[in-house]
Amino acid sequence: MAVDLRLVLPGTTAAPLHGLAASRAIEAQACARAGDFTLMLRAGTDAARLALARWPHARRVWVACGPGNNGGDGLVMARCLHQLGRQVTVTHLSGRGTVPADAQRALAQAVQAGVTFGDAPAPGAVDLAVDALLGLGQDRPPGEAVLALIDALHACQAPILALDLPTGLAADSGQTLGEHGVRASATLSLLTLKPGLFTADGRDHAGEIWWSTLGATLDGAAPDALLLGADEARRLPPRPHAGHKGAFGDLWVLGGAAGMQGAAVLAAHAALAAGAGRVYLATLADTAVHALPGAPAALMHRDTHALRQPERLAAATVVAGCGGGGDMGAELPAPIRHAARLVLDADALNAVAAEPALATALVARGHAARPTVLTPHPLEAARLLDSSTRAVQADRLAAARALARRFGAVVVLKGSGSVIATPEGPPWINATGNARLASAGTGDVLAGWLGGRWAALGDATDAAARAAREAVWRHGLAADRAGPHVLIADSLIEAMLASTADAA
Ligand SMILES: NC(=O)C1=CN([C@@H]2O[C@H](COP(=O)(O)OP(=O)(O)OC[C@H]3O[C@@H](n4cnc5c(N)ncnc54)[C@H](OP(=O)(O)O)[C@@H]3O)[C@@H](O)[C@H]2O)[C@@H](O)CC1
Ligand SMILES: Nc1ncnc2c1ncn2[C@@H]1O[C@H](COP(=O)(O)OP(=O)(O)O)[C@@H](O)[C@H]1O
Ligand SMILES: [K+]
Repeated sequence: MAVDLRLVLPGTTAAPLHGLAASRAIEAQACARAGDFTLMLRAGTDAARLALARWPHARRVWVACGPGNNGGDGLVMARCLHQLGRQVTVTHLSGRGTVPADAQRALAQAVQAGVTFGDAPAPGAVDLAVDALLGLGQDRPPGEAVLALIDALHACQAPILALDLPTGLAADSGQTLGEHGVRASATLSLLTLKPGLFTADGRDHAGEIWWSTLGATLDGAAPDALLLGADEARRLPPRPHAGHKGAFGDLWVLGGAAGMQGAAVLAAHAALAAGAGRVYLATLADTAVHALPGAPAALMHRDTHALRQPERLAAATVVAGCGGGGDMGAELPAPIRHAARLVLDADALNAVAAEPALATALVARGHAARPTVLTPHPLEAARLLDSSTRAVQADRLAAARALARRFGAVVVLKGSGSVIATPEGPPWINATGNARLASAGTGDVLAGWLGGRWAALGDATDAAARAAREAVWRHGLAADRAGPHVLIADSLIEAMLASTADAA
């Protein structure tokens, strides 16, 4: 069988993500097709292949195996590496119940092959440690014995390769199940790619993400989510040669209360860079736009009164909220009612959360099929859902979907592994981006860029979701390509613009 082992990130095309239930359904179908034990043999063999390719100089390997089939994968891997002359030690943990049949077979073969069984190694005694403790079967926080082995894995002072999932990480949500889980250098996801590897705590626990489909087809269950790939950016149409500024939309940024105009300027600048034809800045403060530091010369300033005119709004893209402060709510009724395209960020979202009349108007906008994109960070999402940041982070996919359905909107739930949800269909998880974006103003850039892309796309099919996916992906790409330190918001716009040169 051809080897089907790939590094997932950076991804060139979208990849399907399957949670626990879908992975189990695919597993059952693949097992029935391939026969007993075949998938475990492939899993362990691919894990050994990855170890040899990724850490070719690792001679001493410790494999920490749990009581279930995840441990079985580890036992097959251990036997393969042992037979290839590596010095392998296995610690095998027993569980409350009996060892499943496949794992028993893997255990018997490892014993027969002469693999060494023993305790966890001393720090510095191995070149590679393998987490085959728990995978899809974890249904509770790791118990004491598992926690002790997690500590031992971290104490090894060697790279850690996790099989299927880092122990302690929930497959569906990327939430850590207990006090702490394995922080792997790399994870080999088996059969399916799990959404939890890519969002919430997932990226910090998984490290580099590899995938083997074990030779199976994944047609047994629909994906729960999709991973954004680079092709998302290429799907946007090129600007027609004879295009003129009127063809790429008028965009209004509404925000920038006293002391916070910088946020509105960033959004407006990003909107221009993303391709909006004309960008107007309607600030809630009196300062003239051109007196604002960093304001591009092409920006036009208007009084917020201009944004109360239905006929003007009927053709406009409005990005509202950036630095809007507490007065934002008073400016929102007209854009919510009339704007052709509406992006609500930051203080606009806070206003909707605080004022039931605005929330009702936004729901009505959704019912009227007027497109909206909401770009909350987890706290803003929690306010909208009358929930807590913790609850939102515990299931980011569900939180984003709940908001999308409630408001009939596209929702970008920001943070590590930004989730892009629509009322129907599977949500997307972004694979680009990192904590270099965790600095003030980067969210304003995202909202502005998204609005600019959307304005230029106009009323094309699915334009809101397409613009959201491209903006989120490119925003993260710019951060992935940046140097090791933070990426300040002004440089982020330039970096996003520069990245369009190679992905147009
Ligand atoms: N079957 C196949 O075709 C394929 C399967 N594959 C592999 O199988 C993995 C799934 O295997 P699985 O279902 O046996 O679950 P697994 O993750 O090993 O854990 C279950 C064991 O752990 C225990 N346990 C659970 N939670 C615990 C906790 N918090 N703290 C302590 N103990 C805990 C639980 O015991 P309990 O104490 O609940 O009786 C049970 O014994 C999957 O991730 C992939 O690696 C691949 O090779 C592809 C083909
Ligand atoms: N650790 C991270 N990984 C990936 N993206 C991140 C991370 N931290 C922040 N970001 C991104 O940076 C942006 C921050 O936006 P936001 O929280 O609204 O900040 P601000 O309002 O100050 O601009 C979001 O797009 C978010 O997804
Ligand atoms: K594991």
